Amino acid sequence: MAQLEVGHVSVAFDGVQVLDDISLTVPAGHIACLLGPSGCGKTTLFHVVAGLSLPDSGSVELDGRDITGAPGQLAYMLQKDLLLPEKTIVDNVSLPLVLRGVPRAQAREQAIALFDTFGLAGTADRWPSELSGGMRQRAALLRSYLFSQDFMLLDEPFSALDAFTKADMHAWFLDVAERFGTTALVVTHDVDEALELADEIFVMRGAPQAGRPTRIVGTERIPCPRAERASFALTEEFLEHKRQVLALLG
Ligand SMILES: Nc1ncnc2c1ncn2[C@@H]1O[C@H](COP(=O)(O)OP(=O)(O)OP(=O)(O)O)[C@@H](O)[C@H]1O
Repeated sequence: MAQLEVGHVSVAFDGVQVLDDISLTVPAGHIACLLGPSGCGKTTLFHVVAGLSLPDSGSVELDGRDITGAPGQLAYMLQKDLLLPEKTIVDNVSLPLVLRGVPRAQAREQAIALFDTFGLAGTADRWPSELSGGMRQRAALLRSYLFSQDFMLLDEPFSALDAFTKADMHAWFLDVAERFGTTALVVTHDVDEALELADEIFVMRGAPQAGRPTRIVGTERIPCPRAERASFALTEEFLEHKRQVLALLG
């Protein structure tokens, strides 16, 4: 488990202020969602948190350790699953361990031990093209998980999936995160998805190209226990949170 702290992050591109003084904390073991409209700067913040780019000011800390601009400190998964088509599922998934110097056979064994939990039983020797979108997403999530069990940063991980698969994946992801005590920050522009997954939702608002830099305008805390999330969307409480979030989004 690891706590993430983003402190006073600002980013401008070519004189356009995109992010203005963004601060947020994801407590250890929580799932947080970063919610905002298209073009507001979610990917820009994702890159800063992942250490792939440096902010103009501000910092990123993992468990109190400054990781600003330092890639490879936490697991991240991009919107597209990006499995390598010429590698089998087990070789794709065990890649982070191999890159870290674990012998290939041992890396495969470690990965395969988690295949059942990640809903991938029987797929080890299949090719990515032979799997459904949901399965590929699970494989990509397992690969991220093997990179770092403590903290996962996910950019719209379920956006390419149909509604049924998405609902299944939400339930499954909550279960896996609970079992492993994973802390996660999930980027999404889908309000319902944020409400179904998050312990807290950070709502971003802004239109940088129109001269309005993006800020975090509010945090919505969702106290619904994970075990009750599957039916949460049918409750009055869900609608009340949704109203609050939509009001924040404007
Ligand atoms: N490298 C760059 N150079 C110049 N401008 C950039 C760069 N990267 C992003 N921007 C601008 O920053 C703003 C935020 O972009 P970003 O991709 O972070 O938004 P987003 O919220 O992730 O959007 P979407 O949900 O559509 O992916 C946009 O106005 C974009 O044009």
